[in-house]
Amino acid sequence: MDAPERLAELSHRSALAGAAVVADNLSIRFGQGETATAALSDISLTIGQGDFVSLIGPSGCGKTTLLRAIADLVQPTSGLLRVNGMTPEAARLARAYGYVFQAPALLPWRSVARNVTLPLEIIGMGRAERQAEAKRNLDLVGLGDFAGKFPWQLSGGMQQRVSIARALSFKPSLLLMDEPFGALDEITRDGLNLHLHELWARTGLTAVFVTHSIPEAVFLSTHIVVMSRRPGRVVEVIESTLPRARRLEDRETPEFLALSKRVRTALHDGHGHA
Ligand SMILES: Nc1ncnc2c1ncn2[C@@H]1O[C@H](COP(=O)(O)OP(=O)(O)OP(=O)(O)O)[C@@H](O)[C@H]1O
Repeated sequence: MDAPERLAELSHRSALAGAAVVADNLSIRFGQGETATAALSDISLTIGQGDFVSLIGPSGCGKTTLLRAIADLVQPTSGLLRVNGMTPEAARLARAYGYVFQAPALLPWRSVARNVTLPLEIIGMGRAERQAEAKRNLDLVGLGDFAGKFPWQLSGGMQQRVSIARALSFKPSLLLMDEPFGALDEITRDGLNLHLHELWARTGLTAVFVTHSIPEAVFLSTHIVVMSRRPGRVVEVIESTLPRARRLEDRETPEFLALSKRVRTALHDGHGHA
């Protein structure tokens, strides 16, 4: 089967399966010749609509690269990638996803509400409509009362919630998050994990979440994708056995600990991978 036929088949298959993301033998290499860096190697992965998928693996294994490829910010070197049955470029143009970066990247001179409305302002949406959108999204992240504050008046965790509200601007079906809580203390992170999980459960969004933390991945996810060291491969996709509704106390249960152990073992297996 040649490439266009393969692409057509894959689009058809992902649309039929209702998949949010399908990667098929996806490889990404940066640079050329002897100095080239192979970031991802032969990634095949299906992310279903409504799944919460965490990508976990050693530093430099290509987690961010995979997220950026889904967002059409990095181009595959070989293999295929579909987002909601479309090319990543078409999905980007259709505003199918929202992207949350490691740092909140808010503009300090704009209020919280005006940071959230910025993407809508850029596309020329009317003032009343974008204010209503911002209110809806700030309510969703539990910051409805902070619309008039400035970013510097909020804690780091609240700032990251604002950046999640901003990522929801175009009502995306897919939320891509690159270690959004990595810089925060553990208690704050616990609260945000709980909040994010509730948001996901309430909205039916598909989430792809990069993390280094095993408990965070296990707490949040329906599926945990464990990657090997660079060039990143998928070592194992672990499907969660936890109930959909989650409480922080669940982290002490034997089931949670057993899942954490499975992730840890897969990470160790992946470390031996070349
Ligand atoms: N634009 C680029 N040009 C060249 N090399 C790159 C580029 N982006 C990423 N890389 C390299 O690709 C590899 C994977 O990087 P990536 O940031 O995706 O890993 P990661 O798993 O997200 O790492 P971390 O957990 O440390 O954030 C690294 O070796 C990195 O240096």
